Amino acid sequence: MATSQKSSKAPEPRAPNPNAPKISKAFSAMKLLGFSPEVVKPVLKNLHELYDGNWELIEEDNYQTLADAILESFDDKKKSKAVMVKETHSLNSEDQLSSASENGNRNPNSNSNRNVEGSSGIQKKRHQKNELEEDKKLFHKIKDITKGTEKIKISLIDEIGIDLPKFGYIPQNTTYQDAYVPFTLARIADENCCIKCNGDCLSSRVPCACSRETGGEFAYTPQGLLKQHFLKSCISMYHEPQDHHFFHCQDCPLERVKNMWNPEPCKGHLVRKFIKECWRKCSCNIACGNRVVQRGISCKLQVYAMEGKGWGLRTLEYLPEGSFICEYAGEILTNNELFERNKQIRKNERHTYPVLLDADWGSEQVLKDEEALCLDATSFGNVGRFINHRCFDSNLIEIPVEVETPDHHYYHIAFFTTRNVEAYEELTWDYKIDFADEEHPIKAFKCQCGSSLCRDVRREEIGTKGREVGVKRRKSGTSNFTHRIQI
Ligand SMILES: C[S@@+](CC[C@H](N)C(=O)[O-])C[C@H]1O[C@@H](n2cnc3c(N)ncnc32)[C@H](O)[C@@H]1O
Repeated sequence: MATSQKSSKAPEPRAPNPNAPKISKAFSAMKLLGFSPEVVKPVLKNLHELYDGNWELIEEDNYQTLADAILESFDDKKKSKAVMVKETHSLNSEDQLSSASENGNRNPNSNSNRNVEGSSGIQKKRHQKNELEEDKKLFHKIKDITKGTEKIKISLIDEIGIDLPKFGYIPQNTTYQDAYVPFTLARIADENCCIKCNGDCLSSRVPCACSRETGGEFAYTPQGLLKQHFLKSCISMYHEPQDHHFFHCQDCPLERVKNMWNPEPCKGHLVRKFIKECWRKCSCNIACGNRVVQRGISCKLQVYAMEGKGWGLRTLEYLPEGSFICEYAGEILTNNELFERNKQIRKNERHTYPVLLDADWGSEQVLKDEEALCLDATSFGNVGRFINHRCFDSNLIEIPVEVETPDHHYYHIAFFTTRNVEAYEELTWDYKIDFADEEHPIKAFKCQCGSSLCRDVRREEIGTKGREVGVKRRKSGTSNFTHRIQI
């Protein structure tokens, strides 16, 4: 009776499996490799679960992951069989293993090939699995914050749970509106570039005109690092600014912005050492050793969430002293545009990103507004916007670099390592903040750089050494970041 009741009931119609086309495609791809659907099915099911239904990972590299997982399942079978063989002390284990692999229903033609590919594939698969498990511990992970705009990918990871940065990634500086940044070849005089060079300027017997800015000697080594003596002299300029020169503008754009009707005298702008790179009017090639910054980022970097400092930047590889890291890229603004922007900034805004391009401000009697420029990476910027501040002993230094324009109203800000840096070290830069400037309308952040030479003497807990150095802070000149500008 029960049987007849059961058979009379019409079976419930099954909802179509939305993954059916994907499953069928995976089966077809595996069939070509000689794997039967019976072998593929359990492995595919496992992978689907492991990857939380992410088909992209399964389909990646023309189903390489799936093929590797199938091979791995044979491997597991082999192992368990080998254990059995060992336990029963029977047969030669080699024979037993080869017969176990045959149970895999594999195409004999593809056998040897797949075995060779399989072991590296299995490792890749294991690595992917480990990565996936690691990823589950993260709050955020972005594979490439540059969205493919840089030569290499730059990942972002968050192990502590903070808000993701909101900005548009731009690999190069971009004019916002009024800034006058003419990239015209006509402005580059023939004698200021190398129209007769060929190949790599660094290998020519007599350094070409492009080395004039750095005293007739190129700033870079053939390995693409900054020469030690050039680097040391740049570091010394920042460490002992009182021993170096300051430009004092007659009509300081900064003071003008602070008080248009009654500007105060210029506080001074440090005279900086420039690097001049070969550019388009030069006849050397793009691989020329005097074209480091313009070739872009080449080291492995990662943005990561940090306690107390928001996001930070670290290197994933060892970097020798004098390595180029990245530029500080952002929107090119005039001083007035920056002033207008700053008026909009909410009082509790935590991170500010404008940097003055003031290296040339004292060289002319009156700099027009459209020539007094800064870079703002708040809304649009590159990875440089994530570099945190460290007082005095930071492992990066910013150096002005002339590429497209001979005048120094506009230039690039490039970061280089001040010493050898180990993999996974945070990359830091000294913003030259005067933490004691109580009158400043925008309060400086509470410095958490951790340096024994920290200048932020306002902190409650501070070592004696920090205090001693704190009093040595710079009295004149402007800092890198404009949140130290009184506006
Ligand atoms: C150029 S951004 C650096 C990236 C920033 N941490 C982020 O999350 O986007 C500068 C801001 O980072 C924070 N910061 C940088 N260095 C710091 C430090 N040593 N201590 C505390 N906060 C720091 C401050 O809020 C500062 O305004």
